[in-house]
Amino acid sequence: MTSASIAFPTPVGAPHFAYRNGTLYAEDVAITGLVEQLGSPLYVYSRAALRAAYEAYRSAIGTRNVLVCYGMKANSNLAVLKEFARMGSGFDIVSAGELRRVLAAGGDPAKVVFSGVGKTAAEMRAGLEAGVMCFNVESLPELLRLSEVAHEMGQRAPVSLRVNPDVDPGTHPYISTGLKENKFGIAIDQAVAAYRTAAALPGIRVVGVDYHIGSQITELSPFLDALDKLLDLADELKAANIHLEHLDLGGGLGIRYDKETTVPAATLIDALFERIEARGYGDRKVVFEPGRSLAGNAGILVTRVEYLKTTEVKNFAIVDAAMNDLIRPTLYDAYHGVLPVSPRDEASRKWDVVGPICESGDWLARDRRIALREGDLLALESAGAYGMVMASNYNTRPRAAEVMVDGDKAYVIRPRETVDELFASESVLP
Ligand SMILES: Cc1ncc(COP(=O)(O)O)c(C=O)c1O
Ligand SMILES: N[C@@H](CCCC[NH3+])C(=O)O
Repeated sequence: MTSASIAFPTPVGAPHFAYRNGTLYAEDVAITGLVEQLGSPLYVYSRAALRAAYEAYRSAIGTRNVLVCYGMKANSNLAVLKEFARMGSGFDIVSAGELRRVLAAGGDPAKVVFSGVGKTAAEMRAGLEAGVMCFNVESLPELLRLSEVAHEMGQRAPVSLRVNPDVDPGTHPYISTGLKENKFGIAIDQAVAAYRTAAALPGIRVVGVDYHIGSQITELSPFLDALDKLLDLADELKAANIHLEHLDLGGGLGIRYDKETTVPAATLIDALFERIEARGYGDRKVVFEPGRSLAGNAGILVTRVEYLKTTEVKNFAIVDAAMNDLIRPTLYDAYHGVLPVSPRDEASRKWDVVGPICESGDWLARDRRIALREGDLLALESAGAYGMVMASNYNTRPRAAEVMVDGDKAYVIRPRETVDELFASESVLP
């Protein structure tokens, strides 16, 4: 089936995903064997890849006073969280549900920042009870409500105001968050006034400042432009006698999906610290909230070709994964590499890889040249972040299983949902 003449591509997640003896492996486990046991579609993560991504941050940080708070919305499987908690990571959360997950995975609430534009009073109470490090507050009404909630509990909530620096991150509009027209943060030119309000509230203790300008950012300049604005604000706050213990510079670092060049974590961190130190804030703790750059290239989505269908204008490879399993392609026009799990030494042609869902938007990849037969397995690359977490049950499709590979072992970290489970909480009216 395979021969020496096949040029095996280098997976984006290499060396943790690689071809051996003509077939794709995650670490030391053959993907074919995993699918035999667990079926498809199947999310496969590499524990070593998660560790390597975190280590890239850790070695770049060195002895600097930095807390990495994993942006867990990227991949919140408990096993993934536990891995980050074990390595000392904190967590950036956006809901009480995510807080529950951090606690269940053994994460330290004192290393949690609570982000999000719409925290409810119940979520605020949950955060205060758990003792989170900081609430990143995104509006004045939220600030007032948090003060009330904390005051009622006899506490002062530790707060950073999330400011909106109006910087274009040069990414997809749906994942830009630091532009004036985005719903996030307090406009930076209103921030000093907001801080004065915060400092006077009985249930608030100002501890820091925060921004997050967007996701999948592949250039350095937006990060530096945002930092310059933040440091100008810090100067103004200093003049107003408002002390910042920490600067939270958000997440957003992009990863390679295709051929894009990305900014290494070390380059970003060195460049940011050069400015922070030059402006006299080298003694402040810095918080980062990376999500995608920690998990994105640590996972793949494996799917089986059910049917090959050729038409006058297109060739469709109809697979058993769909937009409900991986929504990024159709939602953001995002590119995910497609690897044949066991490449064939046969004539290739261009295929659109599509799912079984009743929407023309149900596509995973377009115009990919592959030699394919029905029954073949494909791997969608870079699916470790914003993959399974965004999965739905559309078309009453149970969500895929997730497996974590560690060397030559594989652990099912979430079994495939059953259709029975999908009915469990629904009632039929008499
Ligand atoms: C507040 C906040 N922090 C961190 C992240 C993680 O971002 P990324 O996965 O791009 O690193 C996000 C998502 O974009 C976010 O909204
Ligand atoms: N879900 C987005 C990223 C969202 C970032 C959240 N602030 C993606 O897949 O690219």
